[in-house]
Amino acid sequence: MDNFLRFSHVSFFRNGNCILDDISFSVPKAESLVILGRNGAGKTTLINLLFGYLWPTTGSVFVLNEEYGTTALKPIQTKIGIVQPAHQEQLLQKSLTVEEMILTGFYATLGLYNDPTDDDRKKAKERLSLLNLTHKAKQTYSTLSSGEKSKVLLLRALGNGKEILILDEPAAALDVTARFELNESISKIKKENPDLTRILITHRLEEIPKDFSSVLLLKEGKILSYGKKEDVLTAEHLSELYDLNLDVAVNNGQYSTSFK
Ligand SMILES: Nc1ncnc2c1ncn2[C@@H]1O[C@H](COP(=O)(O)OP(=O)(O)OP(=O)(O)O)[C@@H](O)[C@H]1O
Repeated sequence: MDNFLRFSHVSFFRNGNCILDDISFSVPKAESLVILGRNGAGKTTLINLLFGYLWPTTGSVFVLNEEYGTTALKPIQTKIGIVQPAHQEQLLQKSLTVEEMILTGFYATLGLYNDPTDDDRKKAKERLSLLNLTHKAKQTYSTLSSGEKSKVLLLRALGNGKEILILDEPAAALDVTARFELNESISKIKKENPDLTRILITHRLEEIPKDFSSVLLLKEGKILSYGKKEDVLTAEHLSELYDLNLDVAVNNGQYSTSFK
């Protein structure tokens, strides 16, 4: 059994309500997975379990070949990066420069409390060059456009040697151009880090980058479907997921939905 990232019969209850119900799935190393589900389906809860922020009521969670509950959490958590613009926008220290924001990813902190080494500063600059943001290094993060911010959050999430990257609605506030650019950036980062395992949570089918190959549909705390993108993203499955009569189109590897 592949324990790189595995949920085994995980259920999670809160206040007597079943929020996740007997969830079992396994994501191999270097896979790129999309999680789709309506508001309240349990996506955030699932991610919190993956991070070890929440504990399953029953079942087991394996991350990086370790089972939560039998090993120290911190060494695993430091290998997982997350982009969560809606949440991070409130938490991060916005007076930091772009370069400093990247450095907070190296130290896994919200603000910059360490005195960065010259080596770390050099690495942060290299990171920025990956997405052509070198010229923004000294600009204050809060003055960036939303599209630029999302790219900086992406680079920040990569930290220093992350193995799993979680993208939680990374493009929610972006216009079409910025969304396209962010998708390109997400793919570029994967090309530079082929072993990186990516998990994308999105509400828009149109936002799924072409190089994501598997999809998990979550409905009311249960897995509705999980497997290869082309097998899961069917009109039948998506109509059931959203309780609507939907059509699915695929154009050059890009998926979209419309009402029947
Ligand atoms: N601490 C809690 N106490 C009670 N109910 C909770 C708690 N946390 C989450 N829930 C409930 O669990 C369900 C799943 O919530 P969750 O945030 O995981 O959904 P989601 O799929 O991420 O939704 P969204 O797409 O809106 O972010 C919701 O009905 C929510 O109200």
